[in-house]
Amino acid sequence: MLDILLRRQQGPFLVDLALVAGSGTTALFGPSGSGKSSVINMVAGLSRPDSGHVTVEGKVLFDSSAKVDVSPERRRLGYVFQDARLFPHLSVHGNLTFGMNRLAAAERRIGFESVVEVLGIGHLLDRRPAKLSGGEKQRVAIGRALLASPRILLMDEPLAALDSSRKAELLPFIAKLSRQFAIPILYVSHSMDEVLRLADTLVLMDDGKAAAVGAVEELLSRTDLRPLTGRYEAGAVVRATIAGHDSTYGDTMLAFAGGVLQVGKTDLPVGTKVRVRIHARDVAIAVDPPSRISMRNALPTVVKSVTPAEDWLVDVMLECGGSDIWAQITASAQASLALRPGMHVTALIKAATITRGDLAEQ
Ligand SMILES: Nc1ncnc2c1ncn2[C@@H]1O[C@H](COP(=O)(O)OP(=O)(O)OP(=O)(O)O)[C@@H](O)[C@H]1O
Repeated sequence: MLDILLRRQQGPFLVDLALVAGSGTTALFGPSGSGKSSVINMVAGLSRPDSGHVTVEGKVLFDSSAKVDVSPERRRLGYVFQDARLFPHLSVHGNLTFGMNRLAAAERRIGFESVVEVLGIGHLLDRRPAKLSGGEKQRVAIGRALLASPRILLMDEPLAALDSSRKAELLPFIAKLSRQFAIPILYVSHSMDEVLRLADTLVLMDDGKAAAVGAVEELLSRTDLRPLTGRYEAGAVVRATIAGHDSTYGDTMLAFAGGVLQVGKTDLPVGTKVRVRIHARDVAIAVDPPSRISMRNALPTVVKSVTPAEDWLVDVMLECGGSDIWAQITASAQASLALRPGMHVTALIKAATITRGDLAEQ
């Protein structure tokens, strides 16, 4: 568990954050300058809060009232930055074991073999960093941090310097870490796609404060938080299970409380529990059930609320077997459909709009 209370005045900028998060990955998400790195630096002990406390898994690392301030090197934290910062003169093996060799044997909680296996870097052990791709370097940097058996892994935009295919390659590795090694992760990002895939707890940062803290599916599905989560990113997140893959066309079927959702092809095995994001901009509404349409998903729903959003948009919340589905329609569409709470309507979703990046394994 992570228990953080931080207050620090940095020139005109005030960081004032209270956060309690369970195990797993906690993501700090927010625009540039909202204070994400300031928080990470205070947890790491690289800058000192004016007041507050930092407790990780029961260990007090900082407490202004009790005058506790553990030095950064004694906090036993793993830190992964945007750039891998590997030691150029050491092989991958040398980099990986660097922190590990400095630990007393009794403090080594994480085994070399398991880290190498999870990160898929067994074939790179003899290479120097100069001969690694950006994604491989980051995997080694993560491995090095893990092998120092940290109390918590701090990851500050670890994918920001990588292109989108390397990001996609690395995401599944990071997604496994927290659970596999039972280490909490504090993850800074301004990519909602990463947050969706990785975070158990989401902290929406705004002007030095936590504007909202909660489960990803809860916060992303809240229309009032859209100024912070972003109009483009807005959408409901529902829990589902991979029910099957179409043997002829390859589409993946997801079973969720509201029925079956057909989505783009994925490689996830049947039975995998996922959360799936359905972008509000990809949901259309039909008052009369349509026939002969290309959209694969036509779900019976009931209108819960209709709320004018900014500009020319209207948010429509639909209830579908206990799950919420959020549709964003134009004001002119609302003018012609006259949707109101209680109406039975069909939610239409193209299978092709839900891809692997919208599914997070649970
Ligand atoms: N040591 C410092 N002294 C004074 N002001 C600082 C210091 N460090 C950061 N700031 C200010 O605090 C604010 C928050 O910066 P911070 O780097 O934490 O934001 P961020 O959300 O991580 O941004 P980005 O996504 O761009 O990295 C900024 O206005 C920054 O100028």
